[in-house]
Amino acid sequence: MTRSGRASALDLPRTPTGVTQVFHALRARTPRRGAGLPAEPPWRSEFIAHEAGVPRLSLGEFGYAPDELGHWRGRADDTALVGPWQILTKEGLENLTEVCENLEKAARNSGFIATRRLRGADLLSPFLNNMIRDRTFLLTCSRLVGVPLIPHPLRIPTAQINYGSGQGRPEIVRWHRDGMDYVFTIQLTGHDDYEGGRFTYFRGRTDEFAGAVPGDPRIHEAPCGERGATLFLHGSRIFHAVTPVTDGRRATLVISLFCPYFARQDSNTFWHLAGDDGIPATVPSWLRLKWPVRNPAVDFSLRAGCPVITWDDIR
Ligand SMILES: O=C(O)CCC(=O)C(=O)O
Ligand SMILES: [Fe+2]
Repeated sequence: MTRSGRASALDLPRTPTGVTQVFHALRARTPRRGAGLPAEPPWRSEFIAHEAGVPRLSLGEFGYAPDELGHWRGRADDTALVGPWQILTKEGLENLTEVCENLEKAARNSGFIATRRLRGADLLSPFLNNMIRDRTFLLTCSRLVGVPLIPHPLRIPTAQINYGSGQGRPEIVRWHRDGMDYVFTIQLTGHDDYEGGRFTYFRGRTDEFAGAVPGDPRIHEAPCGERGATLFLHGSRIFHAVTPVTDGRRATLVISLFCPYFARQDSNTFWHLAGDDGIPATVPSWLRLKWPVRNPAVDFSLRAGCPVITWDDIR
């Protein structure tokens, strides 16, 4: 209090020093801000292209029965695959490509799913952060899939960039299904830039994949050869892979969104995540996902740091 008795800014607590400061330092994790990353162009909502007539396959067409789908008050979570379509304008794609090229030096080698990738790319990049939290972007994705979608509250797997190049040992994306349910892959390069690197998926249930044979008619290539081609997959229910890049460079941005209304059906497991990110980083993410909510749309938008998207918004 000042002598006049009024509260003053000086009454605010001070940053701790001495032993308490050391204690804080021990608890803090290394910030994932890549030092020396070049400045970025700004994100703009006008970079989102208007979509029309985008092809769609349902989970029924992959062999899933209606009672296996998520339901919310008469609405079914039944979209398996959407696209490919161009989610960004030409200018938007040019800016996104520049941003993702600059982030390549922050990528790490990983033997888990993709050979070389950057996880948590939106935690490094203001452009990506603003893009995936843009209301127009989220509404576009939500309407195409038919459920309200926001960035995943787990945060670290939300925006990931995969880099593949054909020098030496070919870099690959193994056959896998994602821990995530709603996954959008944007091609930052095209078939003109590399050999191989074909996005391939199994048009069947995940429990049928073990029975797939070479030349199986259920193995399909998604026509994602154009730069900017965007593909939605219900990633946890569809096996997919990328054939080895044998020449040139390939890069993709993989965005994992989340439906607040189907949070209980979220397919991630603690140990799948901890395998990628370690236990200390996984615990807070896990709490953001599992801590009970009263209003799913509002509470999860706070946890994911994004605008609220409801069923009414996607009518
Ligand atoms: O790079 C791609 O095209 C797809 C990668 C993928 O499926 C993944 O990262 O989960
Ligand atoms: Fe995947």
